Amino acid sequence: MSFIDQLRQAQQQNQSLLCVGLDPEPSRFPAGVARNAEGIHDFCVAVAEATHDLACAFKPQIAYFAAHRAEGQLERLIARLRQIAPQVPVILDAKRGDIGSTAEQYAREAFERYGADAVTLSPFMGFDSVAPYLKYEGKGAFLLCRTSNPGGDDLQNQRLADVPGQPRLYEHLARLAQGPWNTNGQLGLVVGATYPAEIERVRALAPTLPLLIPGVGAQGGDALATVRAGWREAGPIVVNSSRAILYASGGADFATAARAAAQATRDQLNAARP
Ligand SMILES: O=C(O)c1cc(=O)[nH]c(=O)n1[C@@H]1O[C@H](COP(=O)(O)O)[C@@H](O)[C@H]1O
Repeated sequence: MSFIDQLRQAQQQNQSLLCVGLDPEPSRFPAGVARNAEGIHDFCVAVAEATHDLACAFKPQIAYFAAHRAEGQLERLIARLRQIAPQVPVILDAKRGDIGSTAEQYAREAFERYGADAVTLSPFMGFDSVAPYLKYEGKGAFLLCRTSNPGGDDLQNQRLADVPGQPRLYEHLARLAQGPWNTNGQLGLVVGATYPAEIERVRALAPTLPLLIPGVGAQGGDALATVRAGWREAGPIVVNSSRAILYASGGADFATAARAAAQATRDQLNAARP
């Protein structure tokens, strides 16, 4: 099954556009959860168990694991997610980008070692840095397009003088991803919830691509404006929230609080659908 079909199925099953981001930060764990690699695993499992029927995807951010020597725990976590929520795809947030031969190793890491269903990529080294991921049939690749951070303006919002129409870099990228780069229908784009006008522009240029949209919750993005700008019948959106769910409570009730926060966000996103 293609990644986009898997995503649609999970969205249908759980009636959800919400991606639960797994960004485990040991210093924020409640008392009773070990502040080490095993605690990282256990914390994420508890959150996943509490939210599995509310999410259309899980997105572990690899740095939060690697920084604490918890790559083995990330492997085990993803295997465990398959048991907890077999229909819910896993997007490995790795933001990789490198020359082809190195990208082959990163692709192997994401899809063979971790068994992710999709990965986030930085496309700024060009198509040959993306192509190795597309050899994995059925897997998805989300290219950073208009990111949620203010510094995204520094490059992504600049105009390309040599391209007809002088599009902004993110607009040019959206066109490439919808068109010539999307050789097997595996590409999606990352657009920040903090910039709804740009989401709308990306959606106009890439009408059928899945959009991964982080930035609601801790970064203050507007859920209603996000869904209105990005959601189309032909083009799914996956709206990520990490910290607002993971740390909804700093106490022993963190999993229950995570569920309540996920439910509220899911309902808000659904209410905004036309
Ligand atoms: O690729 C991403 O997921 C991503 C892209 C982007 O433009 N902005 C962004 O915040 N992210 C990631 O999305 C998550 C957002 O986390 P919260 O702000 O806690 O919801 C983090 O894991 C970020 O690394």
